[in-house]
Amino acid sequence: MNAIERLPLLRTRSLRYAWPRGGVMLAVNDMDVARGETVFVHGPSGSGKSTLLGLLAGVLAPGEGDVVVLGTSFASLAAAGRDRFRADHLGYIFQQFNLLPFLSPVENVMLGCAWSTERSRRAGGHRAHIADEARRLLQALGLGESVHGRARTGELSVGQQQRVAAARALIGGPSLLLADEPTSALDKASRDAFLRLLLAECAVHGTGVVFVSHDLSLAGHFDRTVVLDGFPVDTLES
Ligand SMILES: Nc1ncnc2c1ncn2[C@@H]1O[C@H](COP(=O)(O)OP(=O)(O)OP(=O)(O)O)[C@@H](O)[C@H]1O
Repeated sequence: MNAIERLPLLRTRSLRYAWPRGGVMLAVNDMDVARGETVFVHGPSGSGKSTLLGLLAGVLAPGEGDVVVLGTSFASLAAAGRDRFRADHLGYIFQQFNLLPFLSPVENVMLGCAWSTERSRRAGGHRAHIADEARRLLQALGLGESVHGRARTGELSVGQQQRVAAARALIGGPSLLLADEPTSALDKASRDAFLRLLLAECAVHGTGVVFVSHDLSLAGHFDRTVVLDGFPVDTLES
């Protein structure tokens, strides 16, 4: 085991965040996630789940506290360093997927390693090998071969696009996957089936997961549940 493999995956300490003009402040309890651990974060709509993921990804900078991923403190990095670190080590599934609708599913998945040579190397190095890995991931996540090269991802169903978004987040084996309610548009049976495939793929690479959702019925799929209670905390009323 090398030095980076021994480090805890994620640590947060005393996180506080206030949206400009928002009038609310997020106060997040200290949170540790071990390598390969899968954590379900539950909270109602508006409780700050997406905001928390933005902080964990280093996209939002906390007003107080810090996020440390694999021993690297986001506060210690300049913006360009945070971008590079995120590209190398984090996968993110957005609530609305954020796919490029005019590209094929395989091309969308390959974009997951476009900004990281380390990620590209782990996905196979050469473009043809990365495309093979993109197809393997799509298949593993339940998207049939017949649509892999289909010209426009925008023509796929919501459930199919969700699989493309998950494959894009997982290509190149990131250490940490952050997922923002990617299953909210699906019926329960499809949701459970998709989660089983997603978590099985994460287990293959030892990818740790923080998955946020308002749907508590998903909690059983994960190692542990964290409840976002007690925030947002109103700060404007004094
Ligand atoms: N860009 C923004 N500017 C100002 N306030 C924001 C912004 N984004 C979110 N907020 C506020 O932060 C709070 C938490 O929002 P957030 O989207 O993190 O919640 P959520 O739990 O992910 O909600 P949902 O389940 O509906 O997606 C809300 O009060 C929201 O209005």
